[in-house]
Amino acid sequence: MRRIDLQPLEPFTSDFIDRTGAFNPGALEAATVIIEQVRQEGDGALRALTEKFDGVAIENFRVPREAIDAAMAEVDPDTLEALKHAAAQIRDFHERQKQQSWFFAREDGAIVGSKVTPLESVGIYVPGGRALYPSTVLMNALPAQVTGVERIVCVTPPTKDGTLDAAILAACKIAGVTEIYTVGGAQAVAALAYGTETIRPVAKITGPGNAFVAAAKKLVSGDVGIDMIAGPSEVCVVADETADPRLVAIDLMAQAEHDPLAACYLVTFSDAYADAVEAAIQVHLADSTRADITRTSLEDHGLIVVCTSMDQALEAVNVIAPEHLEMHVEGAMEYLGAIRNAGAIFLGAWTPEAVGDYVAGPNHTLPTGGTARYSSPLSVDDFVKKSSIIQYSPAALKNDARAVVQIATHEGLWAHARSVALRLKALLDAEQASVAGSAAAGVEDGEARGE
Ligand SMILES: NC(=O)c1ccc[n+]([C@@H]2O[C@H](COP(=O)([O-])OP(=O)(O)OC[C@H]3O[C@@H](n4cnc5c(N)ncnc54)[C@H](O)[C@@H]3O)[C@@H](O)[C@H]2O)c1
Ligand SMILES: N[C@H](CO)Cc1c[nH]c[nH+]1
Ligand SMILES: [Zn+2]
Repeated sequence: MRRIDLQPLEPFTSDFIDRTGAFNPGALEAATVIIEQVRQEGDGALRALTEKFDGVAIENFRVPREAIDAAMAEVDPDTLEALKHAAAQIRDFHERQKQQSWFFAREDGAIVGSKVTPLESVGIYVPGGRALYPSTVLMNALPAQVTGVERIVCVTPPTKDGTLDAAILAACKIAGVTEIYTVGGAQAVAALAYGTETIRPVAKITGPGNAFVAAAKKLVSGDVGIDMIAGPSEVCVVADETADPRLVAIDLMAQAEHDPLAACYLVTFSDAYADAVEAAIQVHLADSTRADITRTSLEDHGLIVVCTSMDQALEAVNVIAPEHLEMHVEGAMEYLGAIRNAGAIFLGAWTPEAVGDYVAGPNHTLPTGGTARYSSPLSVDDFVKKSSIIQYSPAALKNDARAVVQIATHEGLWAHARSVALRLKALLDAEQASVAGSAAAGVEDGEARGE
């Protein structure tokens, strides 16, 4: 791994970071061409691109209901049990995130509030190039289901024989996915955004993927909603002398093994400790079933930062803004306040990042490439939209009319001012008429009583 030894008080800047894995110029170019092809040729493009990139010919992208039901019987029972265990904890976590519509009545009778409405349709991208991701089905479909989204469409690349993994289909069934299509990559994102003969477009696309998928989501954003840029995985492990180098090494490798473009960072406090972690990586690599991907990721995109203080380490973390941050240090919780930028924060030696990938409950779809500076983990909020509600009473209009007219006039917006002024005049006229009416009635009453 590349290594930087910081001097005391030397600032860690973004110049130290290589973001080419996350924002890959080649992938952006390729995704642009693919999206255009799908827009022009629809299903024909999906077939051609699936053959080109996944090496299989698919006639019908839609997975029939019978195949989904059959998968429940076909999937290994222990895997099914584990998926159900994970689903229960993910569902529970996301249920707690749910927001209700709310209304507030002001003293002057105005009612203001926020109405929460589930999205009509979402497309969830489930990766499948270099690994299988039934966990990603759960992480994306369950919050959509909890929120009340009616149409939950899953797209995922085919396996080498042109089918889908039974565990993916089982996860779709558990999490209430309503349509499944065997198509992946930038072409699947384009199909969800613009539609084809087979796939109807959706309102929003969520879910992680490789550099091509992340680039495609970025390109279609605006024509369709997207959750975030959730590209090649990242982890930053802050480790002090109390951390076992073998555990730190395996936690770095757990993200490196996702993708040769994954980015892994070790932030530590001595060269000797960094050497121990690097040595442990070599030992683990001998056993790894994914040694090639892992090695490439660590060699090309790995970085070790040797710091002289915890303040400097935390500054580095905030500049890196990693997808996952592991605080493998004594008293990890104490530093939470100083951590500004990280998708998910794992505290202490007993919290390997992998528990967050599968079962802890919080979402594993997380911002990458430094976008944790402004993006949050996928949540139920991604599957709803909000409408503001405003209802004025006559008293509220009288209260606020002067301010509206004043600001609208300053902005040069005549009709804005007039729309309020006319109503105010109508109110005042009605009030005057009523005062005059009461006065006249008073006189009449008096006359009747002979006063
Ligand atoms: N940030 C997160 O929340 C998060 C979560 C899970 C996984 N991930 C990441 O998701 C990614 C999964 O990647 P994957 O590759 O295994 O699956 P994937 O489904 O994202 O990508 C596979 C698809 O990429 C397309 N593709 C491959 N080579 C191409 C090329 N040369 N040109 C154009 N398109 C091409 C193909 O269509 C293929 O179907 C990894 O980077 C992993 O780290 C991120
Ligand atoms: N670590 C991934 C997010 O970067 C999520 C995942 C799914 N399965 C295993 N890991
Ligand atoms: Zn992972």
